Amino acid sequence: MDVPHAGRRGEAPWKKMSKEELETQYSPSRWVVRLGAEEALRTYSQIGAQATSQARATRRSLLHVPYGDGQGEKLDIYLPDGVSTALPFFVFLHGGYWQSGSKDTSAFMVDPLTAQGVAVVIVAYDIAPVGTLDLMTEQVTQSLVFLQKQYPSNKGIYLCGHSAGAHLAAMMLLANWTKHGVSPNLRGLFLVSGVYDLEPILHTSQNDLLLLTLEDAQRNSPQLRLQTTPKSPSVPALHILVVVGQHDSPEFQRHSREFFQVLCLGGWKATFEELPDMDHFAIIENLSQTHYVLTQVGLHRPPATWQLPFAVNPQVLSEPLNLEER
Ligand SMILES: N[C@@H](CC(=O)c1ccccc1NC=O)C(=O)O
Repeated sequence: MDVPHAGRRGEAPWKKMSKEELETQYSPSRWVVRLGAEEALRTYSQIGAQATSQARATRRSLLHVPYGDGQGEKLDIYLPDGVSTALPFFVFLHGGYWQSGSKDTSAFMVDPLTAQGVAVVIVAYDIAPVGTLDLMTEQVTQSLVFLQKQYPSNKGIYLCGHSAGAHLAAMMLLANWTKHGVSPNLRGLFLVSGVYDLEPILHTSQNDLLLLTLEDAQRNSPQLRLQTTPKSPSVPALHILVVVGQHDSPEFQRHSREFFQVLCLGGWKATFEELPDMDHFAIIENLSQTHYVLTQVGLHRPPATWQLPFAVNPQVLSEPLNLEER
């Protein structure tokens, strides 16, 4: 694929890494400082499972709602008190390198967000080896179309993805909504510790199950696609928040920083923040807490007054863009 250059050229740092170093960089649990790697993963699953059973026991919910014909095409809706459906919808895509994770252990944010009058939707998609990345992207597209059709008076759809889920969320910037006959009322994208260029993944054990070819990786890389098909942002009201943890690996931090830069160059309204003290898992676990910067983003306010608590960090914008030469 011939790629025009955006910003400064340079070889991507991962290309100089040994196989071992690359494996470490792309193993988020190894960068957790508060716990050992295995315990960090175990704690993450436990907190997710606990938050989900609490949400199902205490909130009005619609579980396993089909958004398509496929077996895995289901979503869970958790509603705040009251009868109105003219609500903001916070839609969550779980992570797990497109091969693990489930909607049934990912309802971290239901309690604090429904208390603020926000509906929460947790979307399932067919993880590998059942699903390919192309299928997962199509499924997420379909889930948003379904929600828009089901709740046409919604006060905004705020799509949040974690890690591999942030990748799928970012792919929505390239979706062809006209093909689906409806454009979801997308107002916010929360991209948390995501992967936006899939080529390095080809050289890690994560690809053992995904079996991505270079072509698959390029077609499914939102960073590359947004660089190569520059078009003006199709959703003017959309604000994109790119966040990464202080204790995410340097490679994960690079993905977020560079993707943010590509978004800015493409004219999208975007904000970047590195969250202090957060690692790849705490950054989502804390969504179960009321007093956490990402939980306090204020979706319950009317969209006209909806504000991100963050300011654009000018330092990130002035850092040289080190997009690789292909
Ligand atoms: N095997 C991975 C697990 C992992 O990356 C992960 C686990 C749960 C939720 C998100 C994850 N990362 C990316 O999707 C690790 O070493 O941390």
